[in-house]
Amino acid sequence: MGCAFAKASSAVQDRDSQESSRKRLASLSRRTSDSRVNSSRRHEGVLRYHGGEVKAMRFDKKANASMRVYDDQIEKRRREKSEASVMEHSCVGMVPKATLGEQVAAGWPAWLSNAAGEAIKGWLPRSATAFEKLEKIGQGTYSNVYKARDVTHNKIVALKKVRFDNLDCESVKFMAREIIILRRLDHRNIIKLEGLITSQMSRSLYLVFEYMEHDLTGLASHPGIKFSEPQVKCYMQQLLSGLDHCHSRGILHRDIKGSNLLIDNNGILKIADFGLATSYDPHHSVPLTSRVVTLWYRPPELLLGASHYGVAVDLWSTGCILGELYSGKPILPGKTEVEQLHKIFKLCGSPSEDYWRKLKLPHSTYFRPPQSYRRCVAETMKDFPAAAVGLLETLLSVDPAHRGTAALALKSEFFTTKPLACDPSTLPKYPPCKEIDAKVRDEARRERKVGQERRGQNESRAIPASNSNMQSVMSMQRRQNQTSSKSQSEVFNPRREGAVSGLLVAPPKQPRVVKEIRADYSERLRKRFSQSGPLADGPEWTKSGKKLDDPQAVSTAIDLSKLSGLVATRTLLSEGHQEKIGPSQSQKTEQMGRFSGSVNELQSKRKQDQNCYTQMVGDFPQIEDGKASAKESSLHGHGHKGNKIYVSGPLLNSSNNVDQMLKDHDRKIQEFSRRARLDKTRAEKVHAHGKQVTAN
Ligand SMILES: Nc1ncnc2c1ncn2[C@@H]1O[C@H](COP(=O)(O)OP(=O)(O)OP(=O)(O)O)[C@@H](O)[C@H]1O
Repeated sequence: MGCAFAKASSAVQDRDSQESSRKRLASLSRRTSDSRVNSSRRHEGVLRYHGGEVKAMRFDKKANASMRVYDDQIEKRRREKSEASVMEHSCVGMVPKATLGEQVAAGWPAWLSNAAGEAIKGWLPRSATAFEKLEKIGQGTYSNVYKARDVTHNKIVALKKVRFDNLDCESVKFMAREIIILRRLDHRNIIKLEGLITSQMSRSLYLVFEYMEHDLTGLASHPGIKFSEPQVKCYMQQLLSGLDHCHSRGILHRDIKGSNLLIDNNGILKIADFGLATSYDPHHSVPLTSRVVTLWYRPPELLLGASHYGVAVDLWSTGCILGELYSGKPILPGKTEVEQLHKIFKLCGSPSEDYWRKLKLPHSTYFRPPQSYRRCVAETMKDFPAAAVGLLETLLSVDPAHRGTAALALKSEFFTTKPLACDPSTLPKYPPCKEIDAKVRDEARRERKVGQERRGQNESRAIPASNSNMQSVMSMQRRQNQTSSKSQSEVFNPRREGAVSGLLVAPPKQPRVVKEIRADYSERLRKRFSQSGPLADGPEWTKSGKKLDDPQAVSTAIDLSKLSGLVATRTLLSEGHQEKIGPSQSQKTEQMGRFSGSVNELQSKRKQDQNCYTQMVGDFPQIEDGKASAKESSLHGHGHKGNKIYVSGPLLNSSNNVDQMLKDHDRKIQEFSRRARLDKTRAEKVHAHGKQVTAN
């Protein structure tokens, strides 16, 4: 009743507000001419950028405080006065309660206003004509990033282009969340969103960012660059300061990695890419998806399926970056979720009984290592400075509760003992070397290798010819040729002179089980999330609504797990307002529809698993005395980017009992399939009996 009343009254309010917005818009043109006459009676508001040109925004005090009048005349005067003040004032929240009508009148496309009104509230779109595109500088999963000149303000910016081919509402909402989060943040170590470019006819949206010359991956992977200790501390300090700001504003980044840490020519580091970020309330925990954070930087609790987590996930990733900056390569480069966990446990020790009891993680039954590992962080990183090891010990705590906070990390000995962090302005100025360069370079090197093998010819011919960054790529190539034989450094040793950093190689994109049918935004998002290994980390719920740790559910779950990336993405897409982890009816229905749990499918899956287990166990590095085997070294190259399909499976402790485990696994699958069949027959009988009773 109350609800019905609320709905009715909100409908009336909507109608009222639409009506009033219509009236306001109708009077807009009248007032624009009136304003010239009565300008003395009106209070001039702040300047804002609009449609690629600076326009004045005025508030008609007399009529309505929220009334906006765009006046070209005033715009010209203002533009002459100061462009700086334009930028200063062109921030969010200046126009309260902008309605859809107002937003459309202000130049926003209706589809965007409809789906993401909150994200654009108080902002005016900028016109593409006010920018001069210079070159492509980056490529994300769902975006292309360009360097461009903002003609109006005569400055270089980065434009992140997001395209919505079918204007899928969920996708737009997802992107809106990134914008809303970016607008909530204001810190010198967080990338600043300066505006949005679109037009009423446009199906795409550009996010305008301040331009950053480098990213940590690009710099660290440059063969000629070696970070000093004060420099590492300087970057870490900035990263932690930015994170502290995010966390204090209730934002979790959930994708901290080198390529998302941008660095400008003044040595300022800024956290970028808030595409996976979410808001959270530490005092009122809601379930969040565990399928976030790039694999190598993903904390154990997320690999184990945690849905209640907090700042500790970002702190784990920060620990991985710190270790990487000292060792010169990723410290935990897993290829699948299973292998990732295995690597974590081998380095950080397997969790205590208390951990399993306390965290009650969904996948613990499957991922609990049969053998326990001793923690050996200090031992493995014995060549790092003691204060760095101290901080690493905290940040890489298996128990998230022991990782502390960004604020605490900033007060740690690492930052108070000499050598202290240097001032960013004293850092060297580097030539451009962005992540895209690194990607092109890796690609070129791979092609070169293949070319050499096939033709025994000069490698330079294998370099793609049409890249805008070709010059820097070529110069890097030349340098790398000189050091190529040394480029595979040992893990966990501090970076050696001339060694190539481990930040060089992007974390593995895992097999795409879900076919890419459409190339639209949501599909690309799906790819982004299906990066995680498909098999072991399947959906937490099966078609019967049973949890994965219910043995009876496993037969279905094994198969359902093929979809894990998709399900996670759906979950994430529905996060637009709030994340949901539980078995939503639609998910369950979809799973039921797609998976009949046929034994044939299970068996072929099992065969695939067997191959993969063998592959995986063969690939597991034996880290002894802080060194990895030659096999692991190869993981740091491009082996993982080959065409092999890796699927995850239960954690294995060593290769000699693999056969036995596979047999057990085989037997279990058969057993579960048999039980599932029996259950089904029983259910059918009960159902038939029920029908008979009803008929009687
Ligand atoms: N403000 C900027 N200045 C310079 N380069 C940038 C800027 N923002 C992004 N880039 C470059 O573009 C790349 C992709 O951007 P971003 O990470 O935001 O996109 P994404 O689609 O979210 O990527 P991903 O799939 O890797 O998460 C970055 O790695 C970076 O090299």
